[in-house]
Amino acid sequence: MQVPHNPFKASLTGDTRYGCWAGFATGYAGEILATTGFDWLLIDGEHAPNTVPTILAQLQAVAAYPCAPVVRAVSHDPALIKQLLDIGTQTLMIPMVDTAEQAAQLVAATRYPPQGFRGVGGGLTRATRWGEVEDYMTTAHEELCLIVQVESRSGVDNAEAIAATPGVDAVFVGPFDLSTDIGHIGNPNHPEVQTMIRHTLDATHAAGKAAGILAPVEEDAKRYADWGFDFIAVGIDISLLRQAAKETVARYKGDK
Ligand SMILES: O=C(O)C(=O)C[C@H](O)[C@@H](O)CO
Repeated sequence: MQVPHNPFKASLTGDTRYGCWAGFATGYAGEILATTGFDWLLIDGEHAPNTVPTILAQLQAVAAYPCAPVVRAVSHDPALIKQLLDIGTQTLMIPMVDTAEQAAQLVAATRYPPQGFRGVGGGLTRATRWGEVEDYMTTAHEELCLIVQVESRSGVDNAEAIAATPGVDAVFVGPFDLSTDIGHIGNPNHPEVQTMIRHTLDATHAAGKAAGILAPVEEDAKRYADWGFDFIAVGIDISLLRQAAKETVARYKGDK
C-alpha cells in the first residue's frame, strides 16, 4: 500500500476550492457536510471543542467522500502535531504564525529526522494504516500539506519569508484575528485590513505558494476569488445551522 494521495495538496494549483468550517466536532456532522459538495472542510482544533479522538472520528467519517479534510491545530505544539499526523491528518493548518523561523520549526515538526524531529509511531498509527503503508517514513512528506496562518501585523510583514519557507505549502489569512490584531475588531473589511490581506496574498503567490482565506459573506468570498485566492472557506457549519433555524422560527413566530 502506498501513502494515501492528498487531493487537497494536488488541487492547490487548480481552480478556487470552496470549503466549510466544521465546528460541531463530531464525525456525524462532518460526514453530513462532506456529502454537500464542499471541496474541503476545516476541522477546527483551535476554536471548536475538538480533541485528537474527535478529529480522528471526523477524518474517518469524511474519508469516503470527495471532500478533503484540513485539520487545524490549536497551537504550534510539536507533540500535538505528531498526534494529528499519526491519526492520519495529511493537510494541517497551524494558527498564529508570525515569522519564517516559526514556520521552519513547524515544518521540522512534520518531518522525520534528519529533516525534522517527528517521532516514529510506526504500526501503531492510522497514518501508516497500521503498518500497511510501505515506505511511510520516506514518502509521507510528499502527500503532506502544511498551511500556516498569517493573522497578525507581524505575520503580514513577514508574509513572503513565511510563504517562502521550504515545506510550507500554503498560507491562510485569518481575517478576524488580523483585524483584531491591528485594532479593527470585528471589521475585516476595514481598508487597512483589506490592504494587508491583499499584500499577504500577493506575497504568498510571489513565493510560489497557495493562499487561502475565510470569507463567510458571499460578497467578500467573491472578491477574494477575483483577487486570486486558491482556497476559500465560504461557510461555517454552526452559523449555517443557526441562520436556517432562526429563519424557520421567524416564518412561524415572526421576529419575536
Ligand atoms: O482569524 C480568523 O479569521 C480565523 O483564523 C478564523 C477564525 O479562527 C474562526 O474561528 C472563524 O471565526
